[in-house]
Formats: sequence, C-alpha cells, structure tokens
Amino acid sequence: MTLEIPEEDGGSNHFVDKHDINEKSGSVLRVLHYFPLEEAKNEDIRAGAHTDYGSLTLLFQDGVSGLQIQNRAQDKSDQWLDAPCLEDCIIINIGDLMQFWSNGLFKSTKHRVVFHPQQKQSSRYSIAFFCHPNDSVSLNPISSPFITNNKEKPLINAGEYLEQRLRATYGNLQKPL
Ligand SMILES: O=C(O)CCC(=O)C(=O)O
Ligand SMILES: [Fe+2]
Repeated sequence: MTLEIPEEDGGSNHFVDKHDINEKSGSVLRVLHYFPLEEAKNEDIRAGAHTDYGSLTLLFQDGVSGLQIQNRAQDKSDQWLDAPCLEDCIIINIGDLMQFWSNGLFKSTKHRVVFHPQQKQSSRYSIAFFCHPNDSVSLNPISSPFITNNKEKPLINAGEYLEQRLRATYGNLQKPL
C-alpha cells in the first residue's frame, strides 16, 4: 500500500529519514534460544503475549514453529492463530510505533510463542531484528490522505516510549545499548 506522503514530509524517503543509522536509536538484533521443556514441567508458553515496541520487526525462524498471533476481532481475542514457519521467508511484524504513526491503520499485533506438544523436547532458535527510529522522532501520525490525524501532540518521542516500555517490562534495568 502506498501512503502518498507529501514531498515536504520526505515523500517516499519519509521512513528512511526517520531511521538514520548515524543517529541514536533503540534498534537491536537479538539471537533467541528457547530451551526444551524440563520433564516435570507442563507449560505451553515460551514467550508471553506482547506487542513489539519499535517500527518493524524482522523475524528469522529455524523451522521449529510456535509463533502465534492474537485474533484482533473483539469477541475472538482468546483465539491464537499459528504463524506458519515457511522456508526462506522472513516474518515482518508491525510494531507499536508504526501503529502510532498510522493512527491505527497498521496494527501492532499481539503475539506469543508456544510449545506445540511434539516440540517440548526441542530447542527453538530465532533471530529478531527490532527496527527502531531515531530516539528524537515524534510519534505523531504522519501526513497521508489515508491517515486521520486527530491526535493531540504526544508528549513523548520514540526514545522515551522505548524507555517506558522497557521499564514496564524489566523494571529499572539499564536500557540495552
Ligand atoms: O521467537 C519468535 O519467533 C518471536 C520472538 C518475539 O516475538 C520477540 O522477541 O519479540
Ligand atoms: Fe515480539
């Protein structure tokens, strides 16, 4: 989908400009190893339900499935749908900031990682690249004929939002990077 962002707001370079690699950002590559389940335990969840904090996440999986997304229909939020693990494919998640910038047009989908019954004895590996804009970038909806901009100016920028989410998740640990 093209958003027709006006040239004065960067046009087709709008998102590139927000992700200048020479500026500070929260972008991070994580190599994830989910251990097999110990025999005595009877758990189903490898990673609890959450949304990603940044703009987009690139997920590389190793063939052991388990990623699920939450059904967004209000009366079906207890339904979790398996994301297929396709060979040579990268899964792209929309993160919270893309939802802010698009004023909800693009949804930051809740997801989690579960053990499927036949996988409890296997490790699972995945690599996630969490793509974040520069810390100083505003979370205001972007100019586009497809996006309504009815929001008050937010008081925080991308760096502050990341800090808030990390604090809520990990307590007062130091921000990575
Ligand atoms: O391991 C996966 O497939 C997903 C991991 C994930 O959602 C995350 O680390 O935010
Ligand atoms: Fe995630």
